[in-house]
Amino acid sequence: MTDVLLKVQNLNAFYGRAHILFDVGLEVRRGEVVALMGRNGAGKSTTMKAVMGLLDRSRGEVEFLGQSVAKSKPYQIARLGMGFVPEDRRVFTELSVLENLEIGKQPARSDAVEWTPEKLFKLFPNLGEMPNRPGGQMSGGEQQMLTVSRTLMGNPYLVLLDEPSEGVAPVIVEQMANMIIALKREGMSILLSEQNMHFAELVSDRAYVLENGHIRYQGTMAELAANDAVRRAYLSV
Ligand SMILES: Nc1ncnc2c1ncn2[C@@H]1O[C@H](COP(=O)(O)OP(=O)(O)OP(=O)(O)O)[C@@H](O)[C@H]1O
Repeated sequence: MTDVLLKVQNLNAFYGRAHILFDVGLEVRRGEVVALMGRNGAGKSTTMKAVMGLLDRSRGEVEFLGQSVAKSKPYQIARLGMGFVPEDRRVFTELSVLENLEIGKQPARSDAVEWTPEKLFKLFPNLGEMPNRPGGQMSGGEQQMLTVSRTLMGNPYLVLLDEPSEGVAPVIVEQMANMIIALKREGMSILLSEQNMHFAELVSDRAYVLENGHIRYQGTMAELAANDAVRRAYLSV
């Protein structure tokens, strides 16, 4: 399999007549955790949705596993092995944890980590303690973990994770960071949307910084952490 899992070039996206992304380019290689950073409204979620084929209007090149998916439908992209955890993290509230996981299940893929509920419960012991609880009776953080787990049940090569640390309690933020580190150790590749520098620094290898729909900076996470000027200009730190 190709070493570059995701390659995005000259990606432009629109909501109606509003031009939101301008020639965005980025790459995720096998085994990497890459942070897509920027303030509220910078275009992080829009980039993820455009990559996943969820926007009505976008243009540019999106290659996944060496093949163009710029014109593909979201379900086709998902079938190829791209998982997406959107910001609003919806669980099926009437269904139990195990039933929610079943819904995400896809056949095993060669070269991809194969996930089972048992394996996920090792990663998220909280979920393992409540396999029969309905999704609607879980805390926000638990629902967040369930959404990530459901996506992993599709055995993706790459996961797009939109702001996992947003709006959850600090203790859950820590668990999310540990989860990402554990996933990386398993060999997963992740594109993470994030505005929290501390969180991104804990888990990411490289970073891209967006402002007003333009990529303003790219480098290793360590380089970004050491670059006060870029952080002050484009991030909330
Ligand atoms: N459905 C929509 N219709 C019109 N404009 C939108 C829509 N969704 C987002 N936008 C606009 O697109 C721009 C980028 O938004 P986006 O959600 O991608 O930013 P973000 O970096 O993910 O920030 P956040 O952390 O707030 O989600 C913003 O100016 C936003 O107002």
